[in-house]
Amino acid sequence: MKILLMYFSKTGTTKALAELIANRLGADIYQIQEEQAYTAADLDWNVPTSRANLEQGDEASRPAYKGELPDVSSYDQIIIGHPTWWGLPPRIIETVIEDLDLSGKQLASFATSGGSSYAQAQTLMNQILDHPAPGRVLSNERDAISWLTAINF
Ligand SMILES: Cc1cc2nc3c(=O)[nH]c(=O)nc-3n(C[C@H](O)[C@H](O)[C@H](O)COP(=O)(O)O)c2cc1C
Repeated sequence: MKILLMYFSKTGTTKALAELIANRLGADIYQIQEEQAYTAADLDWNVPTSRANLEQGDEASRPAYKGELPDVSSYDQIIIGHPTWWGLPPRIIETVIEDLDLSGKQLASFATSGGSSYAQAQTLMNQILDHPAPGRVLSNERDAISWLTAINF
């Protein structure tokens, strides 16, 4: 099975976990990056009009990614990792998913968070993925690997 782990991370937490998971599973790894870099002010959730807050509040928001997405055609399994922003994946995850052909792939998603569960993110992922994929908030490598193994990754 060939696995691709794609992730988005702004303060390094998701990135660190993604690297541990990819290393353990022997997965290829790809970092999604935004075309227009987020500043610290853009990410300030205390400011109602910060860029991240406006994007998360707008379900039509689709921030552009930088560069080319990987060719997913040769992968059997794809894992998507992201932070939790207002309970949801950052909107750029929706941009990316809409631009990929994930049909026929076994999918899973995970988030890091400051305490929120995956419930709200799961509802959104169920809407935007063309077939169901389990998701979970993960906080360490051990939990990550035991969950991914249990769901056949
Ligand atoms: C704009 C913004 C909104 C956030 N909203 C939530 C939230 O709703 N629930 C939560 O538990 N954490 C929230 N967080 C915290 C992040 O999910 C958490 O710090 C995450 O691990 C960051 O991942 P990263 O370092 O890979 O970017 C938010 C962070 C930002 C920047």
